[in-house]
Amino acid sequence: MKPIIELSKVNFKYQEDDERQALTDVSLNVYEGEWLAVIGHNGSGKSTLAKTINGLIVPSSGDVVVEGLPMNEENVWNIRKKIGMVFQNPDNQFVGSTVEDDVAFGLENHGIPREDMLRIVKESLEKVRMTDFAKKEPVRLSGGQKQRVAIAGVVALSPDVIILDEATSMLDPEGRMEVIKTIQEIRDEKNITVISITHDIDEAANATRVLVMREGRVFKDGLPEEIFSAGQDLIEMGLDLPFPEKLKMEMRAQGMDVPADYMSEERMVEWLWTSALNK
Ligand SMILES: Nc1ncnc2c1ncn2[C@@H]1O[C@H](COP(=O)(O)OP(=O)(O)OP(=O)(O)O)[C@@H](O)[C@H]1O
Repeated sequence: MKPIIELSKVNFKYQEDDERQALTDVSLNVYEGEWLAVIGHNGSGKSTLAKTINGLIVPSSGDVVVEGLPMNEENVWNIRKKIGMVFQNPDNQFVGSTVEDDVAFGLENHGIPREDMLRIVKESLEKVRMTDFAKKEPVRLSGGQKQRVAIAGVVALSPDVIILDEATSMLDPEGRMEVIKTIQEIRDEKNITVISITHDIDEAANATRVLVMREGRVFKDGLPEEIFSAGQDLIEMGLDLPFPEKLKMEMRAQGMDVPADYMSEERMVEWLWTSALNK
């Protein structure tokens, strides 16, 4: 399979005299349709990685290739059209006075004819289930609804990759669920590649692949079950574990016999249920 994003030996420093590089020797291939969760401490380089992928920063050395296009001055605008970004603060992302104006904004900038624009806005709002809010002012929405509108604005431009830069971190659990479900549905329907920078470990546990960054380097890269079953490593790094793994540790500490292998929430429920029935 051909990667959609290829980073090889990327190095980056914000300022020449910075003691430490923000990224050191980062090599990474991201494949079409993947949901890559990027986790790691504050300052570990997650956002810098995202900015490298969409050409907002230029590495001091190393190569970035997106859909076969080397990142350079000539290709950067074409590459940005393929990548949609959703940021942390929902309130900083609105430009329109109504939800539909807001979703239309990017399309207007791309010079899309009005008739097509109206159709695309309608379809995009349907995808994030915000059709009923089309005429509302964005300020009147909940955090989760605002992020869904931001996602509609991105989806309207038909990106191949969506990068969520801590897009759920300012939301309550309900808003977080709404946004994750919306992204999941869009990814299933359109096979969009998702890169999600997150501090929410339970969200990362639902990804297809997890990248752990540490001090600007890729510290671990693997399936959620591989990353989180090495729980002690992450705890020593000061990172959290997904809820089922935390529960297992607690049960083990109380002397209970629990399976060693990684459990998703569904598997944990199934296991608890069958254990209870067998008592
Ligand atoms: N605009 C900037 N100017 C100078 N240094 C920066 C800038 N942005 C980030 N850095 C530094 O680069 C390093 C990586 O930061 P980055 O924001 O990529 O980390 P992060 O993992 O996304 O952190 P967080 O979880 O806090 O968002 C840190 O040492 C940070 O202090």
